Amino acid sequence: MAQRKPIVAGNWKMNGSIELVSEISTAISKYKNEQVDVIIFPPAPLLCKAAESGVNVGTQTISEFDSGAFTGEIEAKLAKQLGANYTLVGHSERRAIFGETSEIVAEKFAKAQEEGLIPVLCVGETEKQRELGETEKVVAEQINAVISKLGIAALSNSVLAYEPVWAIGTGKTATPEQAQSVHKFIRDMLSTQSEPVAQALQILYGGSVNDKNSKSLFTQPDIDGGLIGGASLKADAFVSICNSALGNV
Ligand SMILES: O=C(CO)COP(=O)(O)O
Repeated sequence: MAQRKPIVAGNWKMNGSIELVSEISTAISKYKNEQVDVIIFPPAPLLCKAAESGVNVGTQTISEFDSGAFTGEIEAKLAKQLGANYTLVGHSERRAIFGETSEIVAEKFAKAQEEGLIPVLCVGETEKQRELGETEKVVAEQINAVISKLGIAALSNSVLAYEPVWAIGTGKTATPEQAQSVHKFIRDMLSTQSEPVAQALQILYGGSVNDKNSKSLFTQPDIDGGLIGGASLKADAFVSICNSALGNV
């Protein structure tokens, strides 16, 4: 099996403060040369501050457009200049609250890569879709929107995050077996198009990951780390999650 470096990423959503940037950046500075990539996705107004404090940063979304009359939007090129290395695209909150379709998400994915940002493509089913047995169909559609626009090779310079919507912010984590089954489905699906791309792709799990359940999730063969919401706002819990990706806990 391919060796994939684990990633632990903190999506702060619309939370955090200048003080939290200092606290978290100090807490995670020790991972610089470790076998885990730790990334913070702070709200856009804190991007500069976080980049200056030396952490690996990304934006939570970017515009699919170049600069222009798009009030409130985040330009990929500018985010890159300010120190971002990554951007989330297609987070379920963006899809559900801000009406981002899979086609728009694919455009954002393309724009990110064009400007040198690594897109972290978020996919996942709602509770209703899971009940209807549509999990794999939904996840495949969300991923295929990117592949049909850009080709399978585009995924070789990206990260995927499987985040079941019903597990986000609910405390209802997918079991390691449930998560592994979807991650394996994704990898198998991609390997029919390119085995090297499928084997190299880091697939993160997100949805109520905390310092108690992270280890059992991260030790699954197709789970390459996590995208953490609430627990990434607490330095102790986040450090402990990073350690579990290293196998230190
Ligand atoms: O949406 C998430 C990360 O992008 C997950 O959020 P929680 O960890 O708070 O469930």
